[in-house]
Amino acid sequence: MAPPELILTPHEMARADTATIASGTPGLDLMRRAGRAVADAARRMTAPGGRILVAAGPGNNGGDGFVAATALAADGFDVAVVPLGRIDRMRGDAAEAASGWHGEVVPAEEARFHEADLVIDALFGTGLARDLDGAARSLVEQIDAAGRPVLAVDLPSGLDGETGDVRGVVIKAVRTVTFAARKPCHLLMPGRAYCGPVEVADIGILPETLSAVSGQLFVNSPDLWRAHLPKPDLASHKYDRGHTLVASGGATRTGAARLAAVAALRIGSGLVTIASPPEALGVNAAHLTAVMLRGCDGPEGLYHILKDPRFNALVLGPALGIHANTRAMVAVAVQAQRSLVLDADALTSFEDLSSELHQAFRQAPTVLTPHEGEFKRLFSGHPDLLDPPSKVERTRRAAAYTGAVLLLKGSDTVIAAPDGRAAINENGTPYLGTAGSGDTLCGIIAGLMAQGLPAFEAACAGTWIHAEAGAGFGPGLISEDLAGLLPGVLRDLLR
Ligand SMILES: NC(=O)C1=CN([C@@H]2O[C@H](COP(=O)(O)OP(=O)(O)OC[C@H]3O[C@@H](n4cnc5c(N)ncnc54)[C@H](OP(=O)(O)O)[C@@H]3O)[C@@H](O)[C@H]2O)[C@@H](O)CC1
Ligand SMILES: [K+]
Repeated sequence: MAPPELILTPHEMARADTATIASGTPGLDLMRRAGRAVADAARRMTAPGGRILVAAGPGNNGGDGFVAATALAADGFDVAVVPLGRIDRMRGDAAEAASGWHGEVVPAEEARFHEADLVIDALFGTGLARDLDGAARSLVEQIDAAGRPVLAVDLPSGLDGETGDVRGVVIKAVRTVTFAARKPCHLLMPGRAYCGPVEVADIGILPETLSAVSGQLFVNSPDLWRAHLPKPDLASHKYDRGHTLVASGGATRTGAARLAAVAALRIGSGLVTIASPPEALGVNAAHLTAVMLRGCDGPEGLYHILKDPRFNALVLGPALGIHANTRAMVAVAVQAQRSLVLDADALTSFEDLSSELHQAFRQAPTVLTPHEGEFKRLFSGHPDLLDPPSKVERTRRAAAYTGAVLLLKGSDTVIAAPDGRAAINENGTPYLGTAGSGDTLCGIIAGLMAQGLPAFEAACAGTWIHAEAGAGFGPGLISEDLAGLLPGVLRDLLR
């Protein structure tokens, strides 16, 4: 099994770079490997002899550009370098790389990017320190306006490597070659939309060096959690696979709980029961077959049901209503110390999460699944959780603060554990933005926790499996389809 893919921040990457140089690999060697990897990609993107313009910035990203230019010219391409600033002011390895270039140099104001077959963007990489303005901004705008294919070196210039935000302006690339590991901007929105496919080139930084500097941020893929997936054997029976309880809303709001319940069953929870308000029992009964049903009158009813220790995972929130009753049910659930997924109305019912809840979250595995709006409301009293520009950092801080696993939804869903581990999901599909999709996700996560997955792994696996199911279906997807798509995804995972 492959190790989980690490994502390194620009700061961590710089530390890996420094450690590699300190252990004997000259920085110029790293730059040469980086530049050659860019040249390899450019070669695949351009017909022999084609015109390639390399926009080279003042730092090491520019240095990579000069190495690539030199390699491509040697291969017979018609290459020119368009420098930002004076080449004779470049320093260190970048100056060394630039000194190897003896070909055409075109000032930015004379560069005819629209005539290029390929533009290599080597303006700024992980060292971008502030918003682009002046000559740098003009050059980025000039390249973008030309509309020619752009190959980005490390990341599209103008992106903040850590947050994925645009620093003033940004170049839209059709492909990006990055080095040693992907950076957060390659996965977080809006950055991801500017990168095109991202290739990770090995430039000789050892995996143990990357691990040593890693802040425990991962790509959410099966490599991160596959080992935790339950595989039923001949001796196992349904009572070994947990019992998920899903609280239903009132008579006209029962569908969300059923979506969650069926998903929990499909993902493998041995048994699933819907806890229904008395007035909704009839509606629920009319729609349920394999999922069981229990009457549950508010917090007291829930308290009584949870006296049975076999209910080991619980979903609270979908269509439960935004009121004191929901808050009281959450209080009962956390007291009962079962694996818990809180979503939608269970989150919206709280203006702010009280510290008692946090203490309780620390006692049992808990997953909170807000979208950005719910997240802002939930932590409105805590600017320190809302301020960080990085979605990863916000999610991590909220997880550390609440003691729960936080799953901050979006096309770039981030999952963070209180211990600092975090993952960015990348297999999402816009088709998942459909009514009831979040309810299904809650059911999948709770169903995985019912089978013994730890909260972080359940949240990561649930997010990925949910997205994979949606992506496999494509246009026309409605939430009722999702549970039926889970067996196919599971089959592939368990093969
Ligand atoms: N890490 C690795 O393992 C390896 C990394 N490699 C490569 O190095 C890259 C990182 O290099 P880097 O640190 O020199 O930063 P880079 O992105 O070139 O920019 C810094 C320059 O831009 C300037 N500048 C900044 N913001 C600006 C603005 N808004 N507007 C205008 N200017 C601005 C800044 O000026 P200053 O802030 O100092 O005034 C400085 O001159 C990395 O992305 C990868 O391509 C490879 O060679 C192989 C190994
Ligand atoms: K770049």
